Amino acid sequence: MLIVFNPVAGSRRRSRLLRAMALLPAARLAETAGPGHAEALARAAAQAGEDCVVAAGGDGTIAEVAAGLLGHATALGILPLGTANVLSLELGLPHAPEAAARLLLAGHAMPLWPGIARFADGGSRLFVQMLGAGFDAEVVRRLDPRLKRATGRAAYVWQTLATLPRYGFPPVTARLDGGAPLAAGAVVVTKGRLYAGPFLLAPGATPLRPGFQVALIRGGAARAALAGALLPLGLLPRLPGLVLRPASHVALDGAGVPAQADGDCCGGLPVSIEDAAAPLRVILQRPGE
Ligand SMILES: Nc1ncnc2c1ncn2[C@@H]1O[C@H](COP(=O)(O)OP(=O)(O)OP(=O)(O)O)[C@@H](O)[C@H]1O
Repeated sequence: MLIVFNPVAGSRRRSRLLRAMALLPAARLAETAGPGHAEALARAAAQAGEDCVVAAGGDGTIAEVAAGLLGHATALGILPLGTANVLSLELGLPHAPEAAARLLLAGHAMPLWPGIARFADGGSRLFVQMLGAGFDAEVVRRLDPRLKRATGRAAYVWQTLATLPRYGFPPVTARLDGGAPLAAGAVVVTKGRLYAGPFLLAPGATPLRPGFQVALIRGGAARAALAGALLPLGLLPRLPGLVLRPASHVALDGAGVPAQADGDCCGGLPVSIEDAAAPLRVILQRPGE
């Protein structure tokens, strides 16, 4: 077992890492030195035949490790040490480091279907939970990482309020499975039910099956502000102007519209999104536990 630890994820959670590692004496530790390093570490471990690579960080670290494991039999383990930890909440993984470590030893591997986003410059990006285009990506783009580390999720609230009057809400066009273009002010393509933490967005979605739920959100700043108010109440699916549609392939276009994947900036539109060719194996609780 290799643990890939992102030392800048969350609020620098080294003490939580050490609590987990105390129960994993056979595990090796590698620290990331910068963006993209987790993917390289995971790929090298998979090519060397490692049975499990544990992403110790947040959703961005998990996505990088998952990208490195794609096409290999090596299982993905998760030690949630990030800020939002949306995928671990989605999968019902324990938050306490000791419980997470016990799960890594005793859990079982299930298929996890990540999404792949392909951009116009030829680049691609794997995501495990969601890709957002529009306002939420602008919030992520403007977010000061030091503020995020210091205040956690509160930084997103502050940055959302600061971005609302400044973002022009350029239109986004979405084509789902080659259908007619649908217009929106913002779009979230999600693998899972949850968004921005433990908050409901797309009931019925699951990253354990192929396909996406696509949230098309009409309107501008007033609608985005209302979305922000409904989010912590778990009422986002009832936002007026929000439509949820299932899709296997999503094409998004829009001049000057930024995109974010799993909470990290990933360029801008146009982008084409589909499932990875094959699932990963992610370690989960055994049913009934
Ligand atoms: N040593 C490093 N220095 C700076 N950035 C790093 C380093 N190692 C990894 N990163 C980057 O840090 C980014 C943020 O990590 P991650 O998403 O895991 O934490 P988080 O943002 O706190 O958690 P969450 O996404 O759950 O809110 C990753 O996208 C990764 O590319």
